[in-house]
Amino acid sequence: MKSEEMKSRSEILSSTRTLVLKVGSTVLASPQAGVNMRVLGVIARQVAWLRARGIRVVIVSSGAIAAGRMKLDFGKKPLTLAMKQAAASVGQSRLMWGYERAFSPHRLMVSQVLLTPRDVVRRSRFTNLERTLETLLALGVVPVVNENDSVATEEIRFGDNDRLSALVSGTVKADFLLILSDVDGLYTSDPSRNPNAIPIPYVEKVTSDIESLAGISRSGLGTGGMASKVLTARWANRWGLPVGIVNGRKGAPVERFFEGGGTLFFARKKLWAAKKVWIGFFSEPSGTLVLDEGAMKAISHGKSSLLAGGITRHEGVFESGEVVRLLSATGHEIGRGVCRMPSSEVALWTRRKSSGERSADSWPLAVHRNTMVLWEREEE
Ligand SMILES: Nc1ncnc2c1ncn2[C@@H]1O[C@H](COP(=O)(O)OP(=O)(O)O)[C@@H](O)[C@H]1O
Ligand SMILES: N[C@@H](CCC(=O)OP(=O)(O)O)C(=O)O
Repeated sequence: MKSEEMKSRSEILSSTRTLVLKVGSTVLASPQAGVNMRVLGVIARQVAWLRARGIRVVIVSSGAIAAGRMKLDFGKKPLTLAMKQAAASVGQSRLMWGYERAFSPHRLMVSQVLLTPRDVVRRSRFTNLERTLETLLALGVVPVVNENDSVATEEIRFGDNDRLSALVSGTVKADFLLILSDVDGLYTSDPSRNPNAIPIPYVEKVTSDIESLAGISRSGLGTGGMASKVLTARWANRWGLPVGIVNGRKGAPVERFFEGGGTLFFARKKLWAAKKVWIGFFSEPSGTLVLDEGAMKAISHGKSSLLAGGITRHEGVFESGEVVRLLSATGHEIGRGVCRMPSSEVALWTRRKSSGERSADSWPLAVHRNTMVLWEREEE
């Protein structure tokens, strides 16, 4: 590895205040006990190592379904949704039992946080989650987050914990996300199928070429495979969060990563504020605003907010304070933002605009600069 690539790892370690550690099912699964206590013991030691450096840690842990499947003797057969939910319910308590036992010798208190997508798409629920996690961290607790699989359905779920770990990182303003898997980072192709696959220690930018290296293949227990980890890294890098992947079953994985193991997906830009991350990546837009040329120029070149006079039309029904997509005249999404007025009022102003009537007063504010995310601009 080049020396500047190594330097970025030590800089990340010395500047990180909050780290999210994502632990995959493949890392924790044990055919006999449901949860591998040796591995959990190593994870507890690694968290204690980080905490001794003043780094706050949030864990996003998979493994509930795999542990429940083993405890209930379900074997490897495909499960119905209800059986998966039942397995998750049994496995989640097994998982937390394991975390309690492994962390208590280090005098570290753990807590359980189970989430569904409904807990994050609305701003009020997202800030509620932000407050809970912040309070737990301030109390010195190590929160252990998982998807609430026993109520999650195929339609309403995060899908995989790689995506969830990025969301949690955005919520707690983490400076680094480290993903523990059963493989030592990204390879030129799936190492479980190709013995000649070469490890890639450093990714400066996730391009489509990088994405194509990670096939859809995954281990028998994991959900998203390497593809969902690379996608997570691409997202997270866009808001300034660097991401690492390292094998969680070998040695002391966190220390090994900072000594040069696994893959680092570097992020050059400054970390966004949690609110911007939520607007850009986790909110569910309730409508769209189509902008004219002048408005596009004003918001993308300067520090201007969007005024109602720059909107040619809107779609959807929304209240004031909801997130909307900002589209160019050709329908290209240029960004997202919180609209300060309901759709009924937007309609009023766009009618005035199209009738050529110029407002005697200045046009009112539609989307404030501070609650707006612009893609091209942010990608620079
Ligand atoms: N290019 C690649 N580099 C590394 N691993 C890959 C690649 N393509 C596919 N994989 C697979 O991704 C798996 C890890 O993802 P997954 O099974 O979802 O684990 P986890 O439980 O850690 O989320 C590896 O075991 C490996 O077989
Ligand atoms: N929430 C699920 C895991 C989902 C998941 O993404 O698994 P993995 O790919 O192993 O991180 C569980 O606890 O079983």
